[in-house]
This record gives sequence, structure tokens and C-alpha cells, in this order.
Amino acid sequence: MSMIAAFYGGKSILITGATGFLGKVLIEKLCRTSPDLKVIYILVRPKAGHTLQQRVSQIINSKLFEKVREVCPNVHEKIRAISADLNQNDFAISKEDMQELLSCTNIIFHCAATVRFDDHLRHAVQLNVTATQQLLFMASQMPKLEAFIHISTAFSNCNLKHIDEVIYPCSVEPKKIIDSMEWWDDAIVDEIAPKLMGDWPNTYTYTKALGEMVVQQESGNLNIAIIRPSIVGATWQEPFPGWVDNLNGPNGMIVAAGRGFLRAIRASPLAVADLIPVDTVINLTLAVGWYTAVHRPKSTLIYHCTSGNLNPCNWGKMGCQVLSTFEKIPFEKAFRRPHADFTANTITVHYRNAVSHRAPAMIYDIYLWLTGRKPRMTKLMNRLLRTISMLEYFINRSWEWSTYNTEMLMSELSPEDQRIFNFDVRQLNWLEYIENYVLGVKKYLLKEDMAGIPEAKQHLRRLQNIYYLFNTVFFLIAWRLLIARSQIARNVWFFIVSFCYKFLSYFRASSTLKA
Ligand SMILES: CCCCCCCCCCCCCCCCCCCCCCCC(=O)SCCNC(=O)CCNC(=O)[C@H](O)C(C)(C)COP(=O)(O)OP(=O)(O)OC[C@H]1O[C@@H](n2cnc3c(N)ncnc32)[C@H](O)[C@@H]1OP(=O)(O)O
Ligand SMILES: NC(=O)C1=CN([C@@H]2O[C@H](COP(=O)(O)OP(=O)(O)OC[C@H]3O[C@@H](n4cnc5c(N)ncnc54)[C@H](OP(=O)(O)O)[C@@H]3O)[C@@H](O)[C@H]2O)C=CC1
Repeated sequence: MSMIAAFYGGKSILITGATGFLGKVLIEKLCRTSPDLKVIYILVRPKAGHTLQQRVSQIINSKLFEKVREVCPNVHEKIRAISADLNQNDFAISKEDMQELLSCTNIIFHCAATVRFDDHLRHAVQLNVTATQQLLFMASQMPKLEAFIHISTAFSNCNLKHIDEVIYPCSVEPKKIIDSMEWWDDAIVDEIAPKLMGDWPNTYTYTKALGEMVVQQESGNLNIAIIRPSIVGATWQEPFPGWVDNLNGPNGMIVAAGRGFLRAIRASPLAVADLIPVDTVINLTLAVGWYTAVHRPKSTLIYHCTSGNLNPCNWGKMGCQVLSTFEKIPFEKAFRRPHADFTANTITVHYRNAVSHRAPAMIYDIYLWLTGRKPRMTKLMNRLLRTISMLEYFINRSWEWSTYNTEMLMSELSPEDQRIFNFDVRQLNWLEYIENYVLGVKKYLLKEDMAGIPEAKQHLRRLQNIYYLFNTVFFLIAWRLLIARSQIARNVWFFIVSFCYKFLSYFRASSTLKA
């Protein structure tokens, strides 16, 4: 019997960020492995015209929950959505709901965050710092609480090169920043943000670092642990390989490369691509929840959920595997045949952006305009280039994360738990994982049917022919213009033509002799 699965049986679990990428996989695994858990409270806000209940039903009825619906047919009853907005005071939770949460909750998994790199500092502080502080305050009033698990990011200290499983202080106290946000207007925040952030590359990583400090400072008597995943990718094994449902991180790049928009990206092929599958993160999270509640470590333990030091893979190897998977399983509606490479220096990057990204987009927009349609490719390309510029920081550097606590926890698990809650990334075969990842992007994110592959291949062959035709016409025009203007070009042209003529005459003469 799994000790971890048994531990969650009969428990009331509170999850924030349950509608997000990690949150969904967390609920899925919990319901599948501990169907006898009491209740999962999820803090959800109504969004995009969908009520709370519609949002929950959408999740439960999705492909991801297929197995759960078999193992736990009453999954609808297990999940209790509570209307909450983490940007509001007391999360705008009703008095009755608050009372129930305070009196019943046994475990908290705090996953909610803004993961946008370019969020306004005020908003990022509100969600990633102030909301964490408020949740800790709530937790301190929960008599039955056994563990509080905070999901941070391995990049919360990306200003360092070697990162241990400890909390590194930021220069300004988070409490001071929270207070200042009350009376600073947006203009002041904009002016002061770069100074506060120092060598953090964006508001996301900076506020996640502040969030960790808050956790440390407000931990009181709570049993707390922090998990720091690196770049979270599609599922590796569970509930099935390749599941992914958003465009964050590598996902958007895989889409852009597969559809032929992305031709070049500034990246160090030898830099470590510290990807970690989402199911690995969730297995570790559940194991940490159990360990923190049962073993009650004396201090707040931090767990790095990274792959780099145990099973490293670099961006070069990953990129090659992504591209070779497109050969077998191409995406539909490609703009160009997928082909991309990594560039290193700034001049090449500007050149490639102009020639390989902006120029084809402009040509296509002219074609759309001439055929009476609305040009859209330049806008899309600008958006892609902006996204790439935000990701570049993470694909041109390598970090070393120590994983003592994570390895210690692995050794504490029974063989059964090591199997059911596997977070040993050493067993991961990268080539197989990346292939499934690309396939998952096609099936679950782009919702493309596998039956469409022959048609997609046919489309790519057409694009290849258009490419050859375009290049030939372009070359001939350029050459004609050059000949008209340059004596050297004319001499070269004369030389080539006379050489071909002589070659043909020789060929004809020798075949006549043979005959
Ligand atoms: C040798 C051979 C080499 C071959 C090379 C082959 C290349 C093949 C690819 C290989 C993969 C390499 C990829 C490297 C990627 C590395 C990622 C590193 C990330 C480190 C993350 C740290 C981990 C974390 O802790 S946090 C989680 C990550 N968070 C994010 O990723 C958030 C990033 N996103 C943002 O900050 C914003 O969305 C932003 C700024 C990018 C865009 O903001 P904007 O306001 O412009 O747009 P949105 O309102 O968000 O969206 C508008 C629109 O665009 C769509 N969209 C959003 N993001 C993407 C995207 N990434 N790609 C494509 N499209 C995107 C979005 O859906 C909206 O569409 P609508 O139709 O308008 O709704
Ligand atoms: N994805 C990754 O690569 C990595 C993620 N992480 C961390 O993992 C955690 C989860 O990330 P991920 O699942 O990818 O993020 P998502 O963006 O997919 O999910 C964010 C979640 O937070 C919720 N949320 C945001 N704002 C509010 C609000 N005001 N009130 C209530 N809920 C809100 C969202 O709800 P809604 O659906 O309503 O928007 C959503 O459920 C985060 O803490 C992140 O920092 C760490 C490393 C890497």
C-alpha cells in the first residue's frame, strides 16, 4: 500500500491555482491515487464568461481526467469550487466559505501565481507576494492544518549561478514593498521597478523571490515546504505522455517552429535545457506534502525540482529532436517548412530577424492584401519576436541547482511510493520525452487529428516547391539586374554560358562517336 496515497485519504485539501497547468495535474493525480480523500477545495474566480461550476466541469470532463472518471466516478462531489479572487482582500471569499476552509483544511497547496514575465510590478507583487502573505495568515488560523506547500520557481534566484536549497534574501524587505505599493502610483512604480529588480530579468522571477521571503518570515508554527520547479514541460508518463495545454515556455516555441514561423533563435546550444515534466513536479509535490505533514521537519525545507544536475540535456540536442519529430509528425497549416537554428551573435540575430522572420511575413501580408484579405502575419511575427526576446535570458545561460533535499526525500519513500510518485528524473529518456512532447502539443494543445498527417505532409511538399520556385525566380531577377549594371557580372555570365556551350558540344560529339 502506498503510504503517500493513504495519507491523503480522508483529507481536506485546499488548492490555489487549480485551473492552471500544474493545478490540473495535481488534482488529477490526487483524485486518481487517493479517491477516498474527503474534499478538494479549489479557489477559483469566474473568468471569460464562465461560471465557477462551468470551469470545474470543463476540467473534470477533459481528456486529462479520463482515468480519474473511471477510478473516482464521484469526482464532481470531491471537488468543491470556492469563489475567490486572490487580488482582493480576504480573497473575496464569503464568510461561510471562509469558516469552512478555516475549520476543515488539512493541507494547502499554493500554486496560484502570475507567470507572465512582463506583468506590471504592482500586479505581480499583489499575486505573487501579498496573496501568499494573506494565504499564510489564513493558514495560521486553521487548527487542523498539517502542511502548507508553496510552489515557487527554480528561477527565483536566477541572478545567481549556483543555487542551493535555501532562501536568499532580496535587498528590500517584501513587507516594505507590499506597504509601498499602497501609496506609490503607477508612475513611481514604473520608475522604481528596475532599481528594485536589480539583476532579476523580469517581475515574475523577482516577485517569486519576494514570495519565498514572505513564506520564510510568516511561517510561524506552520509546517511549510517550498518547491522550486525549473521549466515545466508536458507530462512524461501520467496520466498519459505529452499532455500540455498552454503556450508558456517551450510550448509556444514548439508551435512557432512546427508551423514554420520560427526560423532562428538566439540560444546557446550547449546551455543546459532544464526542463522538468509536469507529472514529475506533481509527484514530488505530493511526496513533499506527505513528508512535511508526517515528519514535520524543524525548518522550512526547499526542494529543487530540476533535471540539470541529475540528467542534463542541452538546448542543441533538444532543438534537433524537436525538428526531427516534425519530419515524422508535421503540424497542420504550416506557414513555411519547419527549419530553425540557433544563432549566437547580435548581428546574425538582427539579420535573421529581418530576412527569415520579418521579410517573409511582409511578403505574405502583401499577398493577403492583394487577394483582398486582412494582413496579419507581420503582427503575429512581432508578437513572436517579443516573446522570444523574453525567453532568451533563459536559453543562453546554465544554472546549477543542488538537489540534496529532493534526493533525501527520494530515499525516504517506500519502493511502492517511488514507483507511484516517481520524481527520479534520471530515468527520463530525453529523446523519447521530446518526441511525445511535440506529439502532445499537436494533439492536446493544437487539437490536431493524427489522421491529418498525410495532408500536412502534402502541404509541406507544396511549400517546398513554392520555396524552390520563389528562390529560382528571385535569383534570376537579381542576376538579370546585376548583368545589366556590372561588367564583371557580364564577363562571368559570358564565361558560364560559353563553358556550358563547350561542355554540351563535347558531350554531343562524344555520344556521336560512340554511336
Ligand atoms: C540545432 C537546431 C536548433 C533548432 C531550434 C528549434 C527550435 C525548436 C524549439 C525548441 C524549444 C526552445 C524553446 C525555448 C524556450 C525556453 C523557455 C524558458 C522559459 C523559462 C521559464 C521559467 C519558468 C517559470 O517559472 S514560469 C512559466 C513560464 N512563463 C511563461 O512562459 C510566460 C511567458 N509569457 C509571457 O510572459 C507573455 O505571454 C508574453 C510576454 C510572452 C506575451 O505577452 P502579450 O501580452 O504580448 O501576449 P498575451 O496576452 O500573453 O497573448 C497574446 C496572444 O499571444 C498568444 N501567446 C502567448 N504566449 C505565446 C507564446 N509563447 N507563443 C505563441 N503565442 C503566444 C496568446 O495565446 C494570445 O493569443 P490570442 O489568440 O490573442 O488569444
Ligand atoms: N509553468 C512553469 O513552467 C512553471 C511554473 N512554476 C510555478 O508553478 C505555479 C503554477 O504555475 P502554472 O500552473 O504554470 O501557472 P498558470 O498560469 O497555468 O496558472 C496560474 C493559476 O493561478 C490562478 N490565478 C491567477 N490569478 C488569480 C487570482 N487573482 N485569483 C485566483 N486565482 C488566480 C489562475 O487562475 P485562472 O485560471 O482564473 O487564471 C491559474 O489557476 C506558479 O506558482 C508558478 O510560479 C514554477 C516553475 C515553472
